[in-house]
Amino acid sequence: MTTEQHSISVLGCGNIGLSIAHGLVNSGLYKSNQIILTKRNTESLEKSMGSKGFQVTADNNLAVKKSKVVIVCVTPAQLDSLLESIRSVINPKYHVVISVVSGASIDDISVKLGSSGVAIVRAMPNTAIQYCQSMTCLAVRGTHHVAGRAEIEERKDQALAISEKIFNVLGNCIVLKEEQIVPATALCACGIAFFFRAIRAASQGGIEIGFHAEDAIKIAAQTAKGAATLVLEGGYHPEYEIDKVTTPMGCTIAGLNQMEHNGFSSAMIKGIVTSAEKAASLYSKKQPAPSTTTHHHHAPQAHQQDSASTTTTSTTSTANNNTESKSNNKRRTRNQNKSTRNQQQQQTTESNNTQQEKPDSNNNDQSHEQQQEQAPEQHQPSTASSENNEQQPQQPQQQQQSHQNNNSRRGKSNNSRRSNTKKEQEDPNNPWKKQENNHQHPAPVYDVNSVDEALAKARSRNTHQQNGRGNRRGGSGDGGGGRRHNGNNSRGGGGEGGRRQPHQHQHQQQEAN
Ligand SMILES: NC(=O)C1=CN([C@@H]2O[C@H](COP(=O)(O)OP(=O)(O)OC[C@H]3O[C@@H](n4cnc5c(N)ncnc54)[C@H](O)[C@@H]3O)[C@@H](O)[C@H]2O)C=CC1
Ligand SMILES: O=C(O)[C@@H]1CCC=N1
Repeated sequence: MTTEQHSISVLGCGNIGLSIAHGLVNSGLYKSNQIILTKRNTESLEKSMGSKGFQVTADNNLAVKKSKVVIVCVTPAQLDSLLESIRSVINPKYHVVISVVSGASIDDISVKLGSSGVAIVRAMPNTAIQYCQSMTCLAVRGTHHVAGRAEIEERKDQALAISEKIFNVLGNCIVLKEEQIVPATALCACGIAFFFRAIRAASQGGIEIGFHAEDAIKIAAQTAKGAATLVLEGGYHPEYEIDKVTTPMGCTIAGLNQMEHNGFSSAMIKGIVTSAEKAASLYSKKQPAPSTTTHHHHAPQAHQQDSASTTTTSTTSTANNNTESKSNNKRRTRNQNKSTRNQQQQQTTESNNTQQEKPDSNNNDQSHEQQQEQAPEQHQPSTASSENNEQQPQQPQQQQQSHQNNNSRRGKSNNSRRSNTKKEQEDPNNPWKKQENNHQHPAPVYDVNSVDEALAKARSRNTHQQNGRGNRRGGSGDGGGGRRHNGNNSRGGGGEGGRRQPHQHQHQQQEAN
């Protein structure tokens, strides 16, 4: 099992599958003709991706037979039937199966594939993978893994090595124990949505204080990118960086404290914990195509309200889920006291959000599928996750529009966002389309034969980041938001002072792996 030239297949080309497919090409790691994409109804996929050289088929077996690496990107509810359909063509001695499916364990997948000898890697990326900016968490073994035959263990190691090569080129990746993949789902895969929401909220504030919407978004997004860069390249805890911004008696601390009074940190923590609880139960509960109007993708408020029952039932599902849910419960209890005082104000905010974000009556898996696969043309103007992504694969300017369309379809938009979307559709000169393309990746300069070259390039990017970490110093002061932590005990909510310590740097972990 090596990384010599091979084809790779993406089974289930919805949102994340397409993002991965684009990322594989944008990174230069694969050429489009080495990538096989599947979907049950391939009409739209053929038009959009087939025309760019991707191999498109509805035949998962054919895709698996032609590939070495198989990335499974269907929803938890769709997983069993997919695995059952490909089990006869999976060759344990050859294939590497990478699953991004939330909540489905390596054991679950092995059982459905009918073999414990298949090298299965769980990966949890986020949609920034399209521009090779994903944080991807990988796991090949759990804490209680009992080593099998040497041959199988070797296959697992090789599969992990191949996965690391791929996902390091598609952003940054770390290897975790399998139990941490569910929490990683919340922090990393869902997490990108939380930061989108933070950017949107910042831009809404910006509009209220006088910026045009497009300027507000640009300012908010670049500011968020700057904050992330300081944390990643500088290697300091965010609170240390906050101290540098908060001039005594100044306007930053006034704003930060106001946000904390309104439960900013508490809301983020509670959202992440709730997402982790939900992620733990997604496969074991396999919610097939709910017919209600509430759906976790589209109704954050309903999702939060669901969390209590999710917690209760998830603790009875599987051993892994048990552990994860219990630990989530502990964390939640720890945070509960601190968050109580913010709850009332937070509920008011949530209630306002709900009013803004009434779920679309079509927002459920079944109708999503029907929209995608049965009548895609009906949804062109305001869609869509998959179709629009397919149509605008490597053109971030247009893709930004597709995200807006996506938001619009999923009912995530607030009023100002909706009006932008409408404006975009109607106005060919809309400012969103004119935005500078900061994400353009160079044309592929190496193919899969040169995977190490691609990896070296990614590493050099990381090294550059690490080199920027000099000049560390501690700090102290009274920040308005969040308790300082030592890297192991991340808690938020309060406004306590204390000496800041540099957090454990992402790349240090990576080196250790
Ligand atoms: N959307 C995201 O950002 C992330 C999603 N995930 C996980 O990835 C999986 C997919 O999520 P999304 O892309 O959001 O869902 P999606 O619904 O957009 O995509 C699933 C796709 O699989 C296709 N499909 C279903 N059954 C199939 C079959 N038998 N053969 C071929 N194609 C089939 C569907 O037509 C659809 O296009 C989920 O398990 C989710 O938990 C993980 C990380 C991030
Ligand atoms: O929302 C979801 O269930 C999927 C998993 C992580 C991101 N999206």
